Amino acid sequence: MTDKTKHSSFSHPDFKNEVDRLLFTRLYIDQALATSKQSAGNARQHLKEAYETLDSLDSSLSYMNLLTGASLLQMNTDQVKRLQSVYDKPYFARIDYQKENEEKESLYIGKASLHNPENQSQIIVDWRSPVSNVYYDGRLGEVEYEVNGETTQGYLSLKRQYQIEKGELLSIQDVDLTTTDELLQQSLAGKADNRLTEIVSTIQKEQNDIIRAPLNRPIIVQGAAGSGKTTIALHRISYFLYVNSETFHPSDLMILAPNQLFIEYISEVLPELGVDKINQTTLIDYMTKATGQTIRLADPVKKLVSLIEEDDSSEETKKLSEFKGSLLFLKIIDRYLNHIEESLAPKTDVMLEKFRILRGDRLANLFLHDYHYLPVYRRFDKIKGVIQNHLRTKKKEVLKKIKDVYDEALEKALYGIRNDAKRRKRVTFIMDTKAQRTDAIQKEARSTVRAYMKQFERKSAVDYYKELLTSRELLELCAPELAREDVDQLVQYSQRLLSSRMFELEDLAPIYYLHGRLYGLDDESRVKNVFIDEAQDYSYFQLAALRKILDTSLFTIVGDLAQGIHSYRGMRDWGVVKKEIFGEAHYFTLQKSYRTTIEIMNLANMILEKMEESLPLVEPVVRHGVLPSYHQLPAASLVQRMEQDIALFQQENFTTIAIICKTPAECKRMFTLFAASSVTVQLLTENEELEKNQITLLPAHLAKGLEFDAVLIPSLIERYKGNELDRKLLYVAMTRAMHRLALYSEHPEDLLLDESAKTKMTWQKT
Ligand SMILES: Nc1ncnc2c1ncn2[C@@H]1O[C@H](COP(=O)(O)OP(=O)(O)OP(=O)(O)O)[C@@H](O)[C@H]1O
Repeated sequence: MTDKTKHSSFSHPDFKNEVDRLLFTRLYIDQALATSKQSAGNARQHLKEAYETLDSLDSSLSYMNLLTGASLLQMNTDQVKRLQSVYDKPYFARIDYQKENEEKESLYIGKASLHNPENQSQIIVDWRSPVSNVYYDGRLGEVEYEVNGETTQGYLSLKRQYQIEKGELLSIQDVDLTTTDELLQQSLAGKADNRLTEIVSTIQKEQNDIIRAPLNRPIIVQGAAGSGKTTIALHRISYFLYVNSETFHPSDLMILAPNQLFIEYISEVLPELGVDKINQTTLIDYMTKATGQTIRLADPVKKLVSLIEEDDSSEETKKLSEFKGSLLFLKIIDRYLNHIEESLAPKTDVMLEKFRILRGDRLANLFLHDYHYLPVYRRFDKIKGVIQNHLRTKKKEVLKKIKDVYDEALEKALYGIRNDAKRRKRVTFIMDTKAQRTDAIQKEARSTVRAYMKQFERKSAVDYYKELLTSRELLELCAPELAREDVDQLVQYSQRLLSSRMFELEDLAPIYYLHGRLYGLDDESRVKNVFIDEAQDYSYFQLAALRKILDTSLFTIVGDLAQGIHSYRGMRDWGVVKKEIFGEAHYFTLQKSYRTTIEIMNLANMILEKMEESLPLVEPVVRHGVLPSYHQLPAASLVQRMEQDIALFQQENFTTIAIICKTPAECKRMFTLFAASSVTVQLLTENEELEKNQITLLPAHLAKGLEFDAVLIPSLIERYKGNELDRKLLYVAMTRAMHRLALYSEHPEDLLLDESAKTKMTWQKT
């Protein structure tokens, strides 16, 4: 906030009233909290004293009434926790809103709601409540919002923002059509912490539309770097749980993030928004756990690096990764599942001695049709139950039949054989045989079901999958689309891979899918609502597998194709995702970047323009900074120059600074060089946390999703070539910077800088 605005806030005609209101609100919270801790009598006394010390209130009587209400407010522990957390900043905005045919109300919007139980009046309105939509969505004048599908109309006469710190009102800003969003500017100009934060007070209209988009349908968001995708996805979670608090528990929700580092990076936002206990994991961890098996995966980073370095195997790797990520492969796996089903379907009759208890074709019919809705192996539990039931009744019938046959024979022998000795012999024989058969049947019946069920082989999804990938015969059967050479190539590739007892990341989703269809998921893995960040790095197969196995349409998918450094897995078009996987999805785009300054974005846009996706240029929100810098200098002097720049950035009080290299190997080289310098850097790997006040050194693929005050991009040995992958890596690296960006190399083309870049940067040749 500029001094000028601050001054104008103090002279704002409502400043004193607003100070009083804040004081009152905090007192109310105090009292409400005290009531929860003390007996009602004590609380009343407390209230009285509190009121006596509060002499600056105008409408004392109504405030007194409200404070009395506070004593009635009994809260549960969660509410207490929430109110304690907003005590220092109970609200951030106010709207004056008049519903049609009702009186005008002043509503104070904050992160938790609070109302007076005596008259139900709202003291603080939750930012997720329906009426708060007016603040985010509406301009002054006629506005409307929806509650439970019904539209409410009204008139918005005031939209006011507050800057409150530690319970003190620092400034007021009335927002109208002409003012820029002062709070937003202020929050963007602030320095980056090394964690993401909540943005409830400055959510923009296009972001609000996404947060509140219909919750019962999937949404797909293509958003520019820094447009707030991650942040919005997290706010949507908070909104979802607020709206569906009765029907959903946080443990029903899952966030899929790219790596552990990223999970750490976003870890504080949800608690800030009052949400705990959400499963935050990576696709690898989730799918491995869901299949319940130990699956060793070859390091996916190595594959990426081999693609970056364009080694000999990269064409084959690309081709097979794309195939394993395709919807064609899903179709093939579906055919394979049909084949497994057919071959597992019961064929033989269930027999008890020589009696047929159940026909095999009847069981097959149940297995293939009636129980088709169940995972394959779960159908066997049903089949077993059916056989057990039949056996119970059929056994009685069989025993009765045996009894009848022998009783009749006995009668014949008793009355038909005259010779005593012969008759005795015959009777004894019949009775012995009857007893033996009855015993044998009883005994056999005890193991009939077990013996019958034993024929159905139980194989894990992993074993089934291996069998498919290494069998020409099965592939020819299930994948008629593949040419013979493709089948051969796949089999040879798989044999090579599997001989090292490893799978690759692209195999995980097919194994998960097979497991889900064969065995089903356990309760813990069966989440109901999924939030996927950096979704451009997913394959179509992975998305479809999640959708089909989880059997839910509650998906929030956010990503940026311009940052799709794993597009070799096949994902290049949200249209396919929408058309083939999430047919009913709402599709949104976000073009504005809230992260970077105009100057940095201008440079990054230059790289974006060169991409094949022909994505629209990113519009930075109006925030100027200094031009990015380029230092052309010999490799030997590079680190020294970077050290000087780091010192300058630190003098400017930038606390989060990153050096982003093209690959992990280049990072290591850089780390060795910095080891000999006075600057301490933290070399980051996937499973580490960002340390505060350290210069972070990390490869571009790992920097995805993160942001820093200042970013330095060197090209020491590894050049960014003009191919698709390198452009994306460089784009990711550039768009991590909030305030400062500096590039270093021996030749400008190593960083894809051409003549036109000279107008967008300060350019220094040493
Ligand atoms: N409405 C807003 N008010 C204040 N800050 C915002 C707003 N929207 C986004 N930001 C800030 O912009 C930055 C970028 O947000 P976020 O990381 O969510 O973007 P993203 O689209 O996920 O970026 P990327 O694609 O690069 O990972 C964050 O610092 C975030 O706090």
